[in-house]
Amino acid sequence: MRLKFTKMQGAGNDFVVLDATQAPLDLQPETARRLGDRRFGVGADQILVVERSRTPGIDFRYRIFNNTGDEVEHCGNGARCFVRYVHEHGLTDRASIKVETMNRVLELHLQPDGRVTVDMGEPVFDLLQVPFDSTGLTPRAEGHGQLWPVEVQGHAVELHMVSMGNPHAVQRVADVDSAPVLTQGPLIEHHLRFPARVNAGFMQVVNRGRIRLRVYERSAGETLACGTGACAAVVSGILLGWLDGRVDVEARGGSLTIEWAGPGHPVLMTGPAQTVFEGEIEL
Ligand SMILES: N[C@H](CCC[C@H](N)C(=O)O)C(=O)O
Repeated sequence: MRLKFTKMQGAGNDFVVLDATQAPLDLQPETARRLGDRRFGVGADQILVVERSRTPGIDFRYRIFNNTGDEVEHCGNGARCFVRYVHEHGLTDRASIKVETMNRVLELHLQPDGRVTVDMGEPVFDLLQVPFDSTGLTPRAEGHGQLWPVEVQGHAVELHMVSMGNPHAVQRVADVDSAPVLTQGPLIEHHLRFPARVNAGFMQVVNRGRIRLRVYERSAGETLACGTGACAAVVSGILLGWLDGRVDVEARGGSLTIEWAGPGHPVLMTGPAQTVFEGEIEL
């Protein structure tokens, strides 16, 4: 079977985008893995499927698969690429569109300068899927947030738990370049506290308006940028009293701007989205 695809990237987080607006596409995990494979396929962190929405008032449906084949709830960098995709492929002429994911509705806005702003919805804080009381560990309050001590590699790592639709565990580090992202990241991702696993964020606070961030993503491993991870890190930093309401996030693959006015408000993300090439693959 020959499959047309578009290769895209947002701050270095890369995607294979498939158009399922003309005919349904039942993407199987094995096909998602093949498309995401950097040697035997196209290569991408995630695979995005574009569908028309059947919900009145919603323009599109947006399905997200990690390159390991698991379908997930949200992808921030992918959302920016999504709106560029539907414009470049003539699927809409509206600068602002509504898109539904597995568990959220997003509003995406293509700016005149080509950058994309996404209303990512509100953060959710009920992420603790396993009660901590089983080990007697209790959270430490800081600002308006709670830091949860999780034992990793024999010592307690303080995590702030945030869901942007997908789960994030964020910790503050002194220097992201020397942070144990590749060793500690998978241990946090698979920690028994997180039966659905989790994206592990490592945040260095440069000042109240700027952070550096690395994310060891659930399934995909460390990516060059993570949009929902940037949102989760900024929300955590604001709640814990370390950041102001508008933060530039420096990821290894590029920079995002995240704004949040506090509980009850959505998180707004602005950043780049580019098409790299169009292609066809024989599956
Ligand atoms: N690995 C994530 C999905 C992709 C998120 C990331 N690429 C983004 O830009 O938000 C998860 O399993 O929840």
